[in-house]
Amino acid sequence: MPATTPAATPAPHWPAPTATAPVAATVPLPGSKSVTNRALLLAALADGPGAVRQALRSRDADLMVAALRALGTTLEAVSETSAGVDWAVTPGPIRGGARIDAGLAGTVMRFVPPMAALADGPVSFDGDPHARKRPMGPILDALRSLGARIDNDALPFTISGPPAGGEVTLDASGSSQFVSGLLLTAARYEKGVTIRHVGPPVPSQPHIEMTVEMLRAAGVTVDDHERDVWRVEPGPIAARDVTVEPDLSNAAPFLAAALVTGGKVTIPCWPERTTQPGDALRGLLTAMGATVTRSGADLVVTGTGQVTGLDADLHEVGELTPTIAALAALAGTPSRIRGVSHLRGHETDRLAALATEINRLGGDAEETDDGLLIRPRQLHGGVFHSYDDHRMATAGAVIGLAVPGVEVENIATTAKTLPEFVQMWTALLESR
Ligand SMILES: O=C(O)C1=C[C@@H](OP(=O)(O)O)[C@@H](O)[C@H](O)C1
Ligand SMILES: C=C(OP(=O)(O)O)C(=O)O
Repeated sequence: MPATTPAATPAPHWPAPTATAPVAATVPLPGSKSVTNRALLLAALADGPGAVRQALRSRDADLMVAALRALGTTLEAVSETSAGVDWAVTPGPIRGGARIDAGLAGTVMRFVPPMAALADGPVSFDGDPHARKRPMGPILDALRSLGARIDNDALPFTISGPPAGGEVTLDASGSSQFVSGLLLTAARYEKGVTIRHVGPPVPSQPHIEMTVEMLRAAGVTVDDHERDVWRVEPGPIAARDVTVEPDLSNAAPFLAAALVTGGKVTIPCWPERTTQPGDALRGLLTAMGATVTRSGADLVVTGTGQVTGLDADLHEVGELTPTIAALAALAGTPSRIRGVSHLRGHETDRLAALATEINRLGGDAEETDDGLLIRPRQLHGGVFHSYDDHRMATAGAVIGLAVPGVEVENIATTAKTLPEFVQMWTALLESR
């Protein structure tokens, strides 16, 4: 008789806590997903052993670690604290035969294939059911024209090489990660790589700048003087000892709590200068009614409890959209969010998801071609679906601060970039 598997019991929805008083908290944040996954990949491609310190420990980072190990890199966790993991990384010959799980991580599905194409045999990739729907065509076509062989245009696929490199034209309007993914490995291709973007503007430029800066810091020659063209010279990627900055995008829901509750939230170690798009929160939250100051290395955000709507182009900082939309749903004046049509290819179609979930709670959100219109309307409790999207889940938590009875479905999905979210949020609500 075949064994029967009991039906999995879905986890109960998470009752989002409503704030009964202004929050007053200092919230140290774990490392940036974007910096962690770039630093690990560059360390795996480097010319000797290196270190990545205060790296994020989360589902996306774990998937990157597993992918690099499968390709022959040795990663040893030297220490692990609440500030993150210190990894000792020893590159090895890039091994074929691996099967790589990208989960729902854009940084794994777009950054690892260019490295895997250098393996001594074919490498297969797959991911979560929704990952198969995330756009991959432009980067896979680019890898083909650089000399790789790939048997599909989206996940799942198998890639083999090695690509010689050279010049490639692609449309990266769907995701900056197509450019970053190619740039990160390009120096290891015999001819290097020249990428030319043709099409509507590339989103998330700060993330491309993050890639270019990290490559230059590793001694790679990158010419980006011409708009939409990047040239990476072939050569070694220097082994380094890198410390990861706190994840400023993950600061968003915590800082939003200061606005919504009329409280004060302090984030320690906010970098003076950074390529992280989360730095734009300083201006965005100010526009929505916050007072934002620096105190030494801290960023301090205070709110009045009144949220003002805003008209903002979030093209460069799309990953902040769910939090900004949640704030807009609680604002006293209308908001218009523009420039983010590419969010339809994120963890879920974020524009549809945000409009649906805000309206489900009685709100007034309308999807436009490239964003959202959100008008003030009294919200009520109900289930806020997260669509396996960590930032949808935290957007539900932000709305729950002001609206009693909000229940977030699958809060555990926050583990994609912030596994401690529930504990941190609970501590925030207990702070006074
Ligand atoms: O390179 C990166 O680390 C990222 C780039 C951006 O992707 P898109 O350009 O696809 O928006 C961003 O939204 C994502 O969260 C992280
Ligand atoms: C778009 C995001 O993630 P990914 O790296 O999977 O694209 C995000 O974290 O908001």
